[in-house]
Amino acid sequence: MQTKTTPGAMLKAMREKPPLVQCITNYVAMNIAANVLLASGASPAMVHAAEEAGEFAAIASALTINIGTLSTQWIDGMQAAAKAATSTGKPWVLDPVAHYATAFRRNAVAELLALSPTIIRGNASEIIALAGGESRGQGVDSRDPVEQAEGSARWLAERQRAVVAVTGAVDFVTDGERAVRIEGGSVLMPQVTALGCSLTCLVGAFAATAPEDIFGATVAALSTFAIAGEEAALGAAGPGSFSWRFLDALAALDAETLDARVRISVA
Ligand SMILES: Nc1ncnc2c1ncn2[C@@H]1O[C@H](COP(=O)(O)OP(=O)(O)OP(=O)(O)O)[C@@H](O)[C@H]1O
Ligand SMILES: Cc1ncsc1CCO
Ligand SMILES: [Mg+2]
Repeated sequence: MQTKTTPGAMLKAMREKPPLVQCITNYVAMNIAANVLLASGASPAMVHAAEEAGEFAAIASALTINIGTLSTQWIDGMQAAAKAATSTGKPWVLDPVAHYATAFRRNAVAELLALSPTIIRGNASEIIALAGGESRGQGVDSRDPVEQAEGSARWLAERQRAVVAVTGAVDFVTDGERAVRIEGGSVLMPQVTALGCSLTCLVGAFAATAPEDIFGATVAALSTFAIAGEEAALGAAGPGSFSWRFLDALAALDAETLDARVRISVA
């Protein structure tokens, strides 16, 4: 059996056997997230209707749930899918977009957390608020540094028995015991909408590839974004050209380059 111990090895393994990833994401993110998965080497399917979301989760290799553009019907689909993923042993990822903004979102996220996500991925403001802290987030945008969210992430990971990923200038990943920081990316990334949502879907793709190493899979997905983001920023004139260069950089990124350039440190 091939060992999938580095981000590059996991990227290679994903491309050799592209996983089917069910993405329940928001209207803003659907197109870019699907393109991010295709460019990286996974198969996305945006399936959210309550009538089919659970049935689909049973055939997908991983599920991702993002509450960005929420409605009651979507919540029904999310819960059905999360239950089906758990009962069929598939990893699932929660992206609690702006959950602190309204009671509707807070309640939806509390119910989803009770269904035991395998991984939680959010920006610093979202993770601070999930741990009960005072976050300065404005709508979907983070206003807090990642360093400020590290304690919250560790607490949340222990309480939920999940891997928690906090993204921003330097990303942070923990399972409650281990923790790492990942450098890279670009200041242009938060200027392009839904790249965080797309990353959540890619975390699902890596988790499908390495379900035996959820921590490593999460680190690999974030590392892929970090290096492709750096590469895309080199020739970008602004967020517009960064956006298409980023898809090209994801598609062009190979395992060796990823492993040679990634900067991961123990936290
Ligand atoms: N200042 C920055 N410098 C480098 N990379 C960044 C910076 N801010 C964000 N990133 C990168 O952008 C990607 C998306 O993370 P971000 O924290 O912006 O998600 P988000 O706030 O959930 O985004 P969205 O809600 O728009 O989808 C990650 O790969 C992260 O590392
Ligand atoms: C802008 C926006 N609004 C709801 S979801 C979303 C995508 C980034 O989170
Ligand atoms: Mg987000």
